[in-house]
Amino acid sequence: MFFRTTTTPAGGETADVSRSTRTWSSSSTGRVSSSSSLSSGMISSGAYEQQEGDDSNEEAGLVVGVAVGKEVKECKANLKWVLSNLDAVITTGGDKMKGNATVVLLHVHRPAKTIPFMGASFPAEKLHESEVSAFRQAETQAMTRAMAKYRAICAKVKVAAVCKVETVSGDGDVAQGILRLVVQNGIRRLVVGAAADKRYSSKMRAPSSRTAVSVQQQAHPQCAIWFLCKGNLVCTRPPAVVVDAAESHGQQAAGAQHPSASGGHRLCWDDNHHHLQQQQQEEDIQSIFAEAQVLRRERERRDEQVAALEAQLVSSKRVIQDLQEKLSEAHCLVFTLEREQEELRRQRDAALREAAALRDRLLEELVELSYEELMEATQNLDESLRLGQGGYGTVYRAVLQSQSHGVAVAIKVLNNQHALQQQQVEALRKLRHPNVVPLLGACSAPQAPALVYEYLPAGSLDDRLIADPDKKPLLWPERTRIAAEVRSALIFLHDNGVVHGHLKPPNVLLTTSSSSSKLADSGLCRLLEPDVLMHCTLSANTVAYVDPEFLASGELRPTSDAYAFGVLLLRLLTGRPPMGLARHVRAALTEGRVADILDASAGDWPYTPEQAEQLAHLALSCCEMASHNRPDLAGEMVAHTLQSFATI
Ligand SMILES: Nc1ncnc2c1ncn2[C@@H]1O[C@H](COP(=O)(O)OP(=O)(O)OP(=O)(O)O)[C@@H](O)[C@H]1O
Repeated sequence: MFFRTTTTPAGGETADVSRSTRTWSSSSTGRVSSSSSLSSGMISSGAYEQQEGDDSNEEAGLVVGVAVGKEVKECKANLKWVLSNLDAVITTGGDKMKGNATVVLLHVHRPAKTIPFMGASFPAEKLHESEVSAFRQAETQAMTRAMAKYRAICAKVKVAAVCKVETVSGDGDVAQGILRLVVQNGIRRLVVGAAADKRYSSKMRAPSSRTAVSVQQQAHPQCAIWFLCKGNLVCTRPPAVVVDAAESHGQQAAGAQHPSASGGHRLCWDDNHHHLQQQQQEEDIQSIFAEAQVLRRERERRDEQVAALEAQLVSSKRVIQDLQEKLSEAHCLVFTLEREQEELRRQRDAALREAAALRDRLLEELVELSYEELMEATQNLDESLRLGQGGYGTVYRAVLQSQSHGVAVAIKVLNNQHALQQQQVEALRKLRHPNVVPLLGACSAPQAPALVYEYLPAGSLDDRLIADPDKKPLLWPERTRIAAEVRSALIFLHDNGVVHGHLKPPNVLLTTSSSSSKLADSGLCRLLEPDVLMHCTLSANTVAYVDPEFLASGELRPTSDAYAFGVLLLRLLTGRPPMGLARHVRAALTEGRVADILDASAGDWPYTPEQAEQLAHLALSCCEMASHNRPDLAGEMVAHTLQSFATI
């Protein structure tokens, strides 16, 4: 049994399924076809008549019409569904598979009403014929490509496919176009999209697009229709039962249907339809099961994660608790230590205050030591207590007892055995300056004349200028500060009518932590006979610091201290031995390479290069042979130069 079209639309060419399964021709030549004589509404059954005895289609195999749009992406899934279920679709309605089935791709071509031109869209009638024709050609080519893709999909599974294209006007109804193609090609099995893919839901049970609904309502009753969406069967419309007129009349008369024409036919359709629905349901159930399994696994994974996080939380809480306990213990400890520290600080301050008071009392009280007291303090001039030996005598470290406390002192036992003049000692005791080692007292016993000084525990400037890996080198800020302190001490002595006369690095003593320096042996020259003085001054360590004018005249003047100060500055600047040092520095100044002679052990020079030159100039002017060329230590120039280093 086969139905075919009995009318061929005028002017519209269609490929003949029975003649060719490879080629197709289209009525779309860029013109809108005016071939359709069908109006909307039910299609005339005259166009869908049975051709008795015509078995040409049976030889060619059975045909399934599939309505496809121009977007291959959209319709691909539906076409694949047809290809997968081809046997079931063909045998629906009781037909047997005879030869290969053919898919007829039904496409309604609706040329665009507006045409893009120069970046804008124009109604076709407004444009020149050549532009419209070019655009229509491109449209046709796009459609040809789409059809080729559909046929390729069919070819992949070895199913023959032909294309039938119906062209409608820009306003034309696509459903009507499909219906015309169905009639023209005698399609009894039609597959149509129920709605756009994006509208698909598993609960969809009826077509929803305007085209699909029109096709459902208006297609010939004998045409079976499958409505698909996104490759899923949504619903079917079974074909109406075919009853010939005579039988129909008879049946009507008998009030019953012809068993072979209707009952068997309907049963077969129902079976197949039922089978397809069952298959779809099974697939749906399987996918629901699969989804449920995925969800179950996901939930298990989440449960595991939650359990792990809970365990982590418990252990974190425990750690926090431990830390809090430790923190509160630490707080207690800090509190206790702070209290202890406060107590110790209080005790230390009290001790310091007491020690300062004691020392002050001692400074006031201690004037004269007896020979016995001297011997007791120095443990009979014990060698182990000896701090050093100079030109004037030997220095011992000693502790003098005052009431319950002992005070550390340095006692210089003089070489010359002459009793010291009490009056002179008293005058020197009054010389109190932060940068002068104070004279605390004396022993005027002729067999051991001695001077008692404050004890400074940090050694002398000389110790720190001699490179010694065990001792920290003096850095530039300390050196410039010491220079300023020595100048200050000398000005003080000069203002009090005292010339030091013996300035050199070993006589610059440092306090603990080198925070300040004090000048030792201050005023000692006054206590000595001139010949002793001259003799002591000329010892090898000292001669480089001695004023040449003093050597000539034997007269000590403040300018002699300025000379020694100049040599001391050169030593601080270069770290080199004093002999011939002035010549060396002068040469460097003349050649503009003062930076090269700076003592590298004092670190990087932190001041300007000009300041290095200024200091070198000052030192050299102090070392002038003629005393009247030396600067006044209390003068503006010296003050200005040394103060410029105090800013860092
Ligand atoms: N008040 C003091 N406190 C601590 N140490 C001192 C004190 N006075 C001197 N000394 C130490 O005793 C050493 C000897 O000092 P002394 O003044 O006798 O010798 P000098 O300074 O080296 O040479 P000169 O006798 O030529 O001045 C010093 O180098 C110093 O280390």
